[in-house]
Amino acid sequence: MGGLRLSAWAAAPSPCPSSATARGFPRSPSDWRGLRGRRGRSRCAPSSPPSASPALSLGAAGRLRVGADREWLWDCRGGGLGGGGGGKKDYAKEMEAAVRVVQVACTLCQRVQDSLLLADPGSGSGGVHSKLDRSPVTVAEEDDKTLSSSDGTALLESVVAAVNGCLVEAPKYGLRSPEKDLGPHDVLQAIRKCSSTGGPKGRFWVLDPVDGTLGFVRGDQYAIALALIEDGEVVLGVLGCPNYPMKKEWLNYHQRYYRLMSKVAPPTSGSWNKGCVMYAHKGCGQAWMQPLVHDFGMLSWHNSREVQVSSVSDPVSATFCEPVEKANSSHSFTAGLAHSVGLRNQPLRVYSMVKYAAIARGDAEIFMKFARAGYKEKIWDHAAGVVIIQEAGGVVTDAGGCPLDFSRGVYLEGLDRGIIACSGALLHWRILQAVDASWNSSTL
Ligand SMILES: Nc1ncnc2c1ncn2[C@@H]1O[C@H](COP(=O)(O)O)[C@@H](OP(=O)(O)O)[C@H]1O
Ligand SMILES: [Mg+2]
Repeated sequence: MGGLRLSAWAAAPSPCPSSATARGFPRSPSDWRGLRGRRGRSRCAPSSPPSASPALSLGAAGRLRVGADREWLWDCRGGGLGGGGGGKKDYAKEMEAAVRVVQVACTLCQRVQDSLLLADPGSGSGGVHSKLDRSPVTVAEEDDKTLSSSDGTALLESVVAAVNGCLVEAPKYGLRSPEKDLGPHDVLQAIRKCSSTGGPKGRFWVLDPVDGTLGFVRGDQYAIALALIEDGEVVLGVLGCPNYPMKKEWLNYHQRYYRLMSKVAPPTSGSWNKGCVMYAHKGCGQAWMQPLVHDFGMLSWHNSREVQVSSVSDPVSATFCEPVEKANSSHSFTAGLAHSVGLRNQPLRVYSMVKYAAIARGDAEIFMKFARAGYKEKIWDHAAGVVIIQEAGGVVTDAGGCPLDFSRGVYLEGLDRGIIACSGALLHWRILQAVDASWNSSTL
């Protein structure tokens, strides 16, 4: 589930070349047009394979900058949207705020998830409701219509209590707590401000408060995804992944431990390092990750470390991720693609945009999503993940090789068949070729 938040001020012109350009990818969708694909589609991908080296490293490398009086995220000098020289905007302030609020949101969601897991799953209690499309929606992502209805009073109370419970701890995230608790009216007002419908002009935040709602209610992976869009371009993205540990090796251990412990004792949110927050801004050529702030901790930028995509370009050693739910992406089509490209590893099926996080930090090499015909992908399900993968050195396009278009409202309009994210250009090219070769005989 997602939403849009329109910020208060108008757009500044986007000054920098896209990170894709800097890595030898097309400057804009129009640079690639003219190449015709099968079935008369406009194709963006080149017809010959790119070199085997992964699409890593920009000249515009940022670096961590930590001041004595105040900690900063980084300084993206020397290129891109660059701060420092040229009087260009560097988005450090926006990024700092975005990471802090995503950290708060992660804490809130962890608490709600813990309470869901404690509730009897068969009883329908614990705050799980049903969206019209029959997917679950939880107290962590209620909309204002539901909350302001007469039936929604109890729900609103629990939302307000959850929000205040987190805001009181705002200082540990480097934020100010409100002087007094928010009331139901304040919370509804805040939710109602999320009314943007996106588009090609202006500046707005895109938020998916709980991406992968099914994973969330099942005690599995989910993400909190926040991105800033300016004049149709994603300029920064933050992905909170409360159940995705800093190290891949901790993942299985964590899941087993968590499931076991939640049966015998109430879970203690954040009592150990089980999640991470990733962030990047366009043109910086770097993406970062920091651990979730746990119960007795404080947010510190010293805990951030840079992440990069995998350098694996041989399909034999590569792993692809896809949605857990067959209804969201055709597993049989991706299995066919995997076979024809020579991928041998089992797919990594993960809920939510955690898949983007996995690619960005090198835990897997490929993400593919092929939704059923007629399904329209929403910008909040991809914006944050796309910029993070790109800045970590990867490539994200539709199945025709064109960049995803965030400028046309709440949907990724014009998307060609599916979404392909890869750690490097060669794997990406191979997948695109395989899609072309098998699309006409597929049932999609
Ligand atoms: N029929 C469908 N086909 C493709 N995607 C769908 C879908 N129904 C829902 N989704 C999207 O897939 C997201 C979950 O991704 P994944 O399947 O990778 O876990 C959902 O996000 P929400 O859970 O935020 O609603 C929703 O936006
Ligand atoms: Mg979503």
